[in-house]
Amino acid sequence: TRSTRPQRMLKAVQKNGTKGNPESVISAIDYFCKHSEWAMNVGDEKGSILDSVVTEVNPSTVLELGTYCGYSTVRIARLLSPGTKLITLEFNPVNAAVARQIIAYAGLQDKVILVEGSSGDLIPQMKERFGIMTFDFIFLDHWKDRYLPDIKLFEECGLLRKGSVLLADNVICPGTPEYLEYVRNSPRYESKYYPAHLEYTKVEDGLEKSVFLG
Ligand SMILES: Cc1cc(-c2n[nH]c(CCNC(=O)c3cc(-c4ccc(F)cc4)cc(O)c3O)n2)ccn1
Ligand SMILES: [Mg+2]
Repeated sequence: TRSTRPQRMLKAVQKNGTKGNPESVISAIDYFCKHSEWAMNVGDEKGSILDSVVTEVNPSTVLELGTYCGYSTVRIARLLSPGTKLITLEFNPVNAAVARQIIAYAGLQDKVILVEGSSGDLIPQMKERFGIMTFDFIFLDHWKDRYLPDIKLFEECGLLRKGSVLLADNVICPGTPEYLEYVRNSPRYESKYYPAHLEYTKVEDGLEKSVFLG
């Protein structure tokens, strides 16, 4: 059967990237998306904002919702301190298989735990399966209608601590209005909006950073 877009992206990474070099993998994916086929990676503009927040937080425990092809996984993992691992959840097994190969090509496989499944099922398993107490940093980049139920799930499961940072992609496009309303009006979060654009386009989008106040 015809290849998928993520599989074609992987081929582009293997052709244009340098094995073991995360920066070259990031550049190869951005080039593919700008010159061959658009794909829903966080992209270079929002990716730079992601980089700055990860660097500022310097997290010891990290969760990413929505691996897709592993672009943001590579962006985050390349910035983590030695010995720190990130857990990333992907719903689609075909995409997860591509992401594993892209993450490995970047040489970051030892810093990443990729789990296939849905956030609603997996979030309540974090403590028992991965020995997590709380997350220092969470990147929300999965199904947009799951952002709100999942932040409530984080609270209910005791996975947030005073100072936990949640960074959400696509809060304008495709949009997460209920999530935005919640974090911006809840006294338990301090939120800040970072304006940008939908990856590889001129369409307005942005990231919302929310700090849990306990
Ligand atoms: C429930 C659950 C789900 C997951 C899960 N795994 N993988 C994902 C990917 C989700 N991402 C997106 O849908 C997405 C879409 C666009 C977009 C598309 C089309 C347009 F026209 C404009 C914008 C842009 C983006 O930046 C996105 O991130 N979710 C993992 C675990 N549990
Ligand atoms: Mg996104």
